[in-house]
Formats: sequence, structure tokens, C-alpha cells
Amino acid sequence: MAAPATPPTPTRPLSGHRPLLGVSTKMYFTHARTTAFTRALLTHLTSTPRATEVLSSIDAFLIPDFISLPAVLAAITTPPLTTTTPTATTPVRPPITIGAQDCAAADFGPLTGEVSPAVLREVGCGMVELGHAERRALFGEADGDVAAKARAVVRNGMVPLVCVGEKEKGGGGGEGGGKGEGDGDGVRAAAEEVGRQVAAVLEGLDPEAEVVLAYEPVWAIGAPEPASAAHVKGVVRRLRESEVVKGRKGLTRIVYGGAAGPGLWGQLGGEVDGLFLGRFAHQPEQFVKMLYEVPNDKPPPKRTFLPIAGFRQPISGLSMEDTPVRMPEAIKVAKLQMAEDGGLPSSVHTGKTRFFQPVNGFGSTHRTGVWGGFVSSVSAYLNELRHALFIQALSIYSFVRIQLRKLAGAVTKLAGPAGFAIACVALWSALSSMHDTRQALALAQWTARKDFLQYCHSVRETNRSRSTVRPI
Ligand SMILES: O=C(CO)COP(=O)(O)O
Repeated sequence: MAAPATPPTPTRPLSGHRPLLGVSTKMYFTHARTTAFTRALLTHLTSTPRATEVLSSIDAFLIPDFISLPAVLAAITTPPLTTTTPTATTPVRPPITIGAQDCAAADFGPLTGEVSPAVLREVGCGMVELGHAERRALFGEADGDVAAKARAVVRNGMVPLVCVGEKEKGGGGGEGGGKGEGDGDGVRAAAEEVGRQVAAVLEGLDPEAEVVLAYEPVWAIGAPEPASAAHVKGVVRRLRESEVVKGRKGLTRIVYGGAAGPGLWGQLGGEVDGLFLGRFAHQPEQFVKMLYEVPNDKPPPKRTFLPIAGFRQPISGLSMEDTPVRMPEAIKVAKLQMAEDGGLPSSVHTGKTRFFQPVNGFGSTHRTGVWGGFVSSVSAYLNELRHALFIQALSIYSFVRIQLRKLAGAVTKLAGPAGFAIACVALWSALSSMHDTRQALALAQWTARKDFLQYCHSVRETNRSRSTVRPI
């Protein structure tokens, strides 16, 4: 039997108690877009000031599709990253752990179409995502399957990222429910459902193995908004306190996923160990932005126009840094169309407005030779630019719409108190003028009485003077 191939440099292993922040590209990207995304991410991560410091305090991970795994691994390991001091250049581990989206429960065998966990490890994966809601719903994966796969992942020296989450919003008690502190029926029901999924996996697993649990309420995946912070905190707290989690010796971190985006980390107030991102981190800048949120810091504004050969990402001048990433209707529709068509949709209908992408891309099929490579690069570059502009248009539209909605909401909220205040002022002036009117009436009566008395007095004086006149 041939000697086993020497495993390539594995991506940074997950370990320690660092917060986790990772993204899955699911099946949204083309292969070209996945590698471009990875290169852009690495460029951001290695060139942003304080990136090394930030990364050393976080476990960042990226989970691409299976086909793109070798290219992503190659992108982050070649050329090897180095740190340079005046005296030496030292190779450093790529700052991201690369994971797979699923695997088989067995290492090898007659399992056509499956992906072996042993092979995933062999090519350099550090983690494997298991039991995602989409796999449970679309491919009928049950807790037992997830448990068997988790054992296979651990057996092969990787970390299982086990996805769990309640199916229905509310569980009879509304999201969060109770006093808004995550103690209501909704939280209780969700924690029970999720607890059962977690127990099914952890009970059969080596208690010392490291595990990451991704709490992803099924109803929040693909939604415009994540679950409320109170709900997430309530469920995660209960999960953490459950015997099956508390009783483990191995590191067990719990992350949240489901429409997670910028700003959420701050709201979850240290209750979760990290975030598992989807759509809202599918732009490298957004992912980097969220990495900086974890240590509660902001990346300095960055402007890069990277060379075509490095990464075709000429959108930094139009940075999405400050635009909201929740593009409710547009993204929802885009997501559906992307799932159907592969790649970005040719148009997105947002309810009222339709955004069209320029039709017919720039023919970025792979060409060989120096000239062919150049043409290929240019056309891929133009396609990236086209997509980037399209996304920018969507986000600007969405930003303006959200601001207008907020303004309308604020005006509506203000209208009630403002009307009340105007009525009070009007009533006050009416009441005070009534008082003035009464005073004026009393004054007028008093003046009339005084005039009458003066008149009477003058008549009496006249009569008296007449009666005292003597005849001559
Ligand atoms: O399923 C998810 C991560 O696994 C979350 O997806 P979205 O953030 O796109 O809702």
C-alpha cells in the first residue's frame, strides 16, 4: 500500500477560547468568485492596520463549497504568509481556518458522491459544518446522521461545527416572550427543541473533543433580520446551562447564525462565543468589518485598488463600509434568484423598483497563454466590477429606502405628542384669555358704576347750586 501523502500545512486549528467569526458561502458563489473572495479577504486581513492583533484574538473561519476547497486552501497557503523583522522572515500560519460544508460518516468505502472526512483533513481542513438546517430540510438529515458525522470529524482530528435550531418562530410563546429578557415560552420551547438536537450529537461524542455549536433558528436563516438579541441570549444561556453541555470537558463554544450582520455582535453582549455568517458577509469588506467589531474596534477607512493579478476588487472607492447590509426585500429576492441561477441575478425586484444588471457579462471563460490569460483577467475584472456596481446600486437604494422609512416612522411617532402639545398650547391661551375677559368685564362694570355715581353726584351738585341762587 502506498504511504499516505504528507498532509499539507493545515489551516490554523481552532483552539483556545477566542471568539469565533466565520462565513459559509453555501452554494451562492461561482468557483472564480470564491477564490477572489478568499484573496480579497486575505489582502484585507494582512494589510489592514492592527489586523494581526485583531486576528490573534479571533478564530476566523471560511467554509466554501467542496469544489473550491483546494483552491481556497492554496490561496491561503501559497505564497506562504510571512512576518518580516529586520533580521528574519518567518512563515506564519494562515490566519483563517478552512472548513467544509458537510462530510460522510465513514472515512472510506463504497459511498459514491460522498466526501470523506479523512480527505478533508488530508487537504488541510480544520473544521466541518454538520447538520445545517438546509441539509436537514432538503436532504433529510436526522440527529443520528449528524451525530455519526460529528464522530467521524473528531476521529479525523477536526472540529465539528454542529448546526442546531428550532423550526418555528415562537413555539407558542412568541419570540423571546416573557419580560423581553429571553425567559418566555418562545425561548423555553426553542431551548428544549435545540437541547434535544444537541444532546443527540454530544452524547455519543468524546467528552474531551472540541465542538462548536451553531445556534441557528431555522426561521432566521435567509430572513431579512436575525432573531432578537433577547431570544438568542435566552436560548444560548439555557443551552450552556444544560447538563449535556456543562458536563463536557472539551471546549464547547456556541455561536449564533441566521441573518447575522454588522452590529449584532455588540447586541449579543458576550452571551455567544461568536457568529456564523451567511449572506451579510459575502462581501469581503463586510466580513472584515465584523471581525473588527468583535474586539469592539473599527477598521480605519481603507482605499485599495488592487492589481488585477492580485484580486479584482476595484470597489473600495465605493466602499460599502457605511451602507446597511440588511437589504430586506432586494437581498431576499436576489438570494432566491441566485440559488436558482447561480451567480448574481440579472435583475432584482424590490417590491416597487426593479434593478437590472448589465446583460451579457464580459465572457470570462478561462483562456490560456499570456495573451489569453490577460484577456481572461480583464474580462473577469470587468465582471467583478459589474457585479460590484450592481450590489452598490442595491445597497444605496436600500440605504435610502431604509432612511426614508425611518424618517416616516419618526414623523408618525412625533405626530401624536406634537398634536397633543399644540392642543395644550391652544387650550392654555384660550383659558388665559377667558380669565382676561372676566377681568375686563369686571373693570368695565366698575368703570360704568363709577361713571354713573359721578354723574349722579354732578346732578346733585347742580341742583344744590340752583336752589341757593337768590333773586335780584
Ligand atoms: O445559514 C447560515 C449560516 O450557516 C446563515 O445564513 P444567512 O446569514 O444568509 O441567513
